[in-house]
Amino acid sequence: MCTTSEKYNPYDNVVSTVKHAASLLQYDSSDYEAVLHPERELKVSVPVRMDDGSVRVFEGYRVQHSTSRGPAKGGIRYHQNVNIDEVKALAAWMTFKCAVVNIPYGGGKGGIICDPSELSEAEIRRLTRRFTAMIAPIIGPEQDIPAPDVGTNANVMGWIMDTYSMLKGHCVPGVVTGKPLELGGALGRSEATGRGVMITALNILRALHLPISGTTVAVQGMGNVGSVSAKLLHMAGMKVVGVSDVSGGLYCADGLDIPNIIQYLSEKRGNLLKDYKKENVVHIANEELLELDTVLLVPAALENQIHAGNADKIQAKVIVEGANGPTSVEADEILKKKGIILVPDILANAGGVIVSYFEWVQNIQSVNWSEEHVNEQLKEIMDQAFKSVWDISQEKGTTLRTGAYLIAVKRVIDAKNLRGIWP
Ligand SMILES: NC(=O)C1=CN([C@@H]2O[C@H](COP(=O)(O)OP(=O)(O)OC[C@H]3O[C@@H](n4cnc5c(N)ncnc54)[C@H](O)[C@@H]3O)[C@@H](O)[C@H]2O)C=CC1
Ligand SMILES: O=C(O)CCC(=O)C(=O)O
Repeated sequence: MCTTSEKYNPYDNVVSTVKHAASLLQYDSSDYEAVLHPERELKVSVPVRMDDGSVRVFEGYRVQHSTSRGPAKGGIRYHQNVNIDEVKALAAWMTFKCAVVNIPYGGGKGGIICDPSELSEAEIRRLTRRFTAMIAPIIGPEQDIPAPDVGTNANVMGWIMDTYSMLKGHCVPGVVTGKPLELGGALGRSEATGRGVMITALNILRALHLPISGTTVAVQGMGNVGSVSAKLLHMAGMKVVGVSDVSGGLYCADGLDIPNIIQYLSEKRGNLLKDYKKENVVHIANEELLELDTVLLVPAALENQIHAGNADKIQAKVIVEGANGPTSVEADEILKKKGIILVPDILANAGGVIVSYFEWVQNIQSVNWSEEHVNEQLKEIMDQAFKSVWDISQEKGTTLRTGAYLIAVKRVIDAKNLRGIWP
């Protein structure tokens, strides 16, 4: 992760953004103080029998930031840099994401400190099952519903569903979303976050009267969110000139062959862009990718990638945040001064949780939606949320991030206060 200072704390980012919106909304601090603190934080030590017979203990977390508007909802991350402040921030971003797109959830997030690329599939399966058993007392279809995030996928969600169901003694598909289709996963969920990024990119380009066809794009991160974003932006007629993953970036001025790159990455677990070879494709460093002279930049990797140390070098005219928290508060200010338009994470990457909501609705009602229906409903919610954020930002003269938080913070604070503090 790029950091400019030892002190970067993503949860401080959330607190300062929420306080700013709450003060613009003229709430008193007593109205919003509770929203600045996660409702519940669970830390677990997860013992796992490794393939060589040894036992390793992994640290894991599940944080429920808010359940004022509904059950907690949010992904589970497997990454070596997971820490409690990151999970708290990710959980809080979920609260405001669900609020800005107006789906009936609060926010939660989980994580395990581990490097999944160093674990075998069997070790990941044992880690997941034990972790699930340890967080089982606080999750459930009506309490807290996990989903995929960095380093986890549909298979991991399937193991969570199975472990939880075994503990309950019956099948509970609604405990987790992003499952394999065979286990009650929703058609369209695996592409939903990237599809939402594409819908948002088209919306912002149209709002700014910028063309779509041939528009240059750079995408940071080629995992679930980045690769689907790159694919759908490419299919929409844009020219994706740069992509990157943890190993480095690729650049081609005439546009990269995105389907070929995705095919290469999916051929074998562990394939990385640094080993990709094709005529006219140059290898670049991750920092260079972010600084490419493109119309659109989609950071879709991790937090704090655009920070006070590099924000001034960003040349893109528009940023659509596919990742959670890729831009620091300091960087936001610098980008604003440079006139760069940024569509914030809580709006731009909400496609995933929206289709997770559809998955949960299908699971608890035992019905199946077609992919076409899922995609239509997703577009309707994304378009409506974009319009609300665009309109309020225009009306109040704020950035789109502040506009999104004006809507989301009001919904969360009002729900919390309507429920009241008991006793
Ligand atoms: N999976 C989902 O449905 C959702 C994910 N997100 C967010 O999107 C971001 C990406 O998540 P996923 O795609 O699911 O994760 P993933 O694990 O599928 O992919 C992560 C990608 O980022 C790359 N990466 C890591 N460090 C990098 C660096 N320093 N520079 C360039 N690339 C780097 C990895 O190589 C990989 O290609 C995260 O911030 C996540 O919280 C947000 C909404 C939903
Ligand atoms: O699908 C979900 O429930 C949450 C996905 C997620 O973790 C996110 O939006 O950051």
